[in-house]
Amino acid sequence: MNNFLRLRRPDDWHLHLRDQQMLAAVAPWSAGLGRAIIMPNLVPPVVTGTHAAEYRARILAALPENATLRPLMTLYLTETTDPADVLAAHGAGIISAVKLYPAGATTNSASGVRDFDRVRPVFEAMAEAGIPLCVHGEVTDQAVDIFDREAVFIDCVLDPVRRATPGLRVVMEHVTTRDGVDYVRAGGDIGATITTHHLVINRNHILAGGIRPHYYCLPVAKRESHRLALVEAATSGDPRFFSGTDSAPHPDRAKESACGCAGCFTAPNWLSICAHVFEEAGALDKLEGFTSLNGPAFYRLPPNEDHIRLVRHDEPAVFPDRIEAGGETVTVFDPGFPLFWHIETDA
Ligand SMILES: NC(=O)N[C@@H](CC(=O)O)C(=O)O
Ligand SMILES: [Zn+2]
Ligand SMILES: [Zn+2]
Repeated sequence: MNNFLRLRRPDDWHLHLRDQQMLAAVAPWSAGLGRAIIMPNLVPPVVTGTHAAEYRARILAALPENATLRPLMTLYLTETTDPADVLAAHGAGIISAVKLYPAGATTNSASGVRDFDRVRPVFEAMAEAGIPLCVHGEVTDQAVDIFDREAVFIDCVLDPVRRATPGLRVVMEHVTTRDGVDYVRAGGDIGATITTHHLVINRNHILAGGIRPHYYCLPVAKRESHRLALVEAATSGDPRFFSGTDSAPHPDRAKESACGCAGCFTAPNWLSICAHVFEEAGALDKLEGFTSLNGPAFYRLPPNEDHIRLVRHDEPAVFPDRIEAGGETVTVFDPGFPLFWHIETDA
């Protein structure tokens, strides 16, 4: 049995680091990554190049001295985003992508897009400059069942936008359905991130035998057949699929509530979980592609030069059940099985 793996240092192509005390608490858990695409859904959101540069400085200040993480910043697309500001921020190397939240789709998305025609000039400028558009792919129409919102988004929003804007490079973030996987495989300038938690939970984890708010995230986990499609895509070696943890910390108080908010905090244990999933699938040889090669290839960046080591021990790795953040606690995602893959530093 394979009990040792050397990987190019992994990146995270979808990460929420938040701000202030939460940033201080969670940043160290992602400090050992190579790069991370930092989500802009702060309150207020990161909408201009200036905001992104300031946020980047706050992240760097929150990281420990020996951190390897280089934050790659994004702008939050609004209906008043100026294409010239996007181009300038990208040209100056401040941002790597723009994030589309349909208004109301997820945590802190109220300033997102309602009328997609109004952002057409931004999409056109991005297509021309090759700037990736990271998409939270769910419709917000109350008439659409929450388990169908990704599939409907593909047909009613994403496909029309891509047809209207040839050359627009799209990342379907946190893809959760077989429909999403199939759509990405159908081709063009499109890739997808897959989260760690969607590789291991289905909707039963949230709803069967009691409601479990720490498994609630958006897009919500779907039925088992969709989870299996995600595992197949992630472990297939197809370069269009890469790791984006969507690690999204919230205070326990906000999740364990009559109206609990969406997001799973996976930064501490995501890589051990991924190794477990790939091992179960007999695909440990594809893990490096998923965590360290496919993402940079999509973003047209070189892979990280240095390496980490994953070692399979007989004793499970120990992660905290929860961490402390500014007087609150944040529960760490529980995969529901022991994690034998331990992450070791430089190899
Ligand atoms: N995924 C989530 O459930 N939550 C994310 C937002 C997002 O990525 O949609 C968050 O910011 O909390
Ligand atoms: Zn999202
Ligand atoms: Zn997210």
